[in-house]
Amino acid sequence: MATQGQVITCKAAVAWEPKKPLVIEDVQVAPPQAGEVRIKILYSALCHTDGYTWSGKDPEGLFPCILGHEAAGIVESVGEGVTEVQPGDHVIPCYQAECRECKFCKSGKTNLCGKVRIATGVGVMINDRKSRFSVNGKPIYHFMGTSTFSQYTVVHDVSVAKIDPVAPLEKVCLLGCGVPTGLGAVWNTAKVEPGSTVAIFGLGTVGLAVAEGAKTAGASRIIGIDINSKKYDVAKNFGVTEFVNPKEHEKPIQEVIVDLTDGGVDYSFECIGNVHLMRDALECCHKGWGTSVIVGVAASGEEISTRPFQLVTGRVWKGTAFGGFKSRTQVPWLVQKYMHKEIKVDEYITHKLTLSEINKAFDLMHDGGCLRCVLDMHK
Ligand SMILES: NC(=O)c1ccc[n+]([C@@H]2O[C@H](COP(=O)([O-])OP(=O)(O)OC[C@H]3O[C@@H](n4cnc5c(N)ncnc54)[C@H](O)[C@@H]3O)[C@@H](O)[C@H]2O)c1
Ligand SMILES: N[C@@H](CCC(=O)N[C@@H](CSCO)C(=O)NCC(=O)O)C(=O)O
Ligand SMILES: [Zn+2]
Ligand SMILES: [Zn+2]
Repeated sequence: MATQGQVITCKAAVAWEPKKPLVIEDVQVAPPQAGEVRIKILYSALCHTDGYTWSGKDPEGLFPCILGHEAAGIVESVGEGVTEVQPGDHVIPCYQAECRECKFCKSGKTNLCGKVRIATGVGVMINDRKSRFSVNGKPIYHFMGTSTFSQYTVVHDVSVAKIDPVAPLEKVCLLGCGVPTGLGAVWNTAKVEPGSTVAIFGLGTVGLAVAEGAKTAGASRIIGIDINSKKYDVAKNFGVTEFVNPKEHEKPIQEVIVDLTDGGVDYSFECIGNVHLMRDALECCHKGWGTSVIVGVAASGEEISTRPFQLVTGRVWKGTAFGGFKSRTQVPWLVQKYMHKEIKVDEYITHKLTLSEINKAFDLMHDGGCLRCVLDMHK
């Protein structure tokens, strides 16, 4: 039956309140308006950021909402004026939009885009500032402009990357967030050079992708730091050459790293979201040139601090969103790199569940053995 122009009723996981188990509801998904795309989501993975917003610690977290931002699917229909994708196209929704027209996009200095951010930050679509989701007439907020824990979602056309139809969607869904973020933090934000020393705080998917990026960039030493010592075995496969568990040291972790590396590393990456570790990551960098990149997302109200002397003496503090990748342009390129076996993706998938098992998937996030859990959205 043709669904174009019709409201679609489908299953979605609704977060009615922070920390309360998600509920699989029959959700009404309105047709896409001008400049919008409705996507049948086939696979969606969980990222730590979904758990962060669900916890209630995200200042932009609005409830009830449909979370999810690491996914892949097929375009079901498009609204007026949409030219770059059409029904049947295989796509990855992109929480970081790319309009190619705004001052951010044109600056050549950032991957951030200003076209729809004002709407995606408050859970609505830019056209009419309303949601396309409802349950029995009650509006449900969008999340990050993607809301992929729904069998169908509506996104802005500037937030859709069209990909090779041959790519396996159950795998490349990961290229919607965590893996590109880690790779790009190294390649685009830090621009790690061959021979560099690197420290990575947190060896989840993002930290391991940083390791993979650092290895391909030719780093000579890649030091992984995690409070879970079991992470080392896995991390070696992604390029980590040394492992430090802060719990096994009396000294502050930054001193341990400085001692190990003759004065500090060239680059460090915080991939946890802990403001104290962000400071440690900066302070374990080498005087004069060490650069630290903040990747982890910290809770509402949290602030970073250090002695300004750390910066006066040449250390550089940076941050990255989606690894600095221009989403619509570079996600298809990342898919090709995966297809040519130039980057890992399969190796980050440790669990596969169905949409109805989503609460189990959120529980798994706190299990040290879980990297990414991919949900089959239609099983
Ligand atoms: N900037 C971005 O664009 C972006 C994109 C994706 C994810 N993120 C953020 O990156 C962070 C990591 O995401 P993830 O999915 O890899 O998370 P994850 O939970 O899988 O990984 C975190 C790792 O940190 C370790 N850890 C926790 N506390 C620690 C401590 N005190 N000391 C050392 N290690 C510790 C854990 O054992 C785990 O291995 C999250 O904050 C997420 O929100 C940011
Ligand atoms: N609403 C959050 C913002 C969290 C945040 O920084 N998000 C990252 C992506 S995390 C993906 O897993 C990001 O891209 N930020 C840039 C942006 O949101 O435009 C908060 O306010 O803490
Ligand atoms: Zn994410
Ligand atoms: Zn833009």
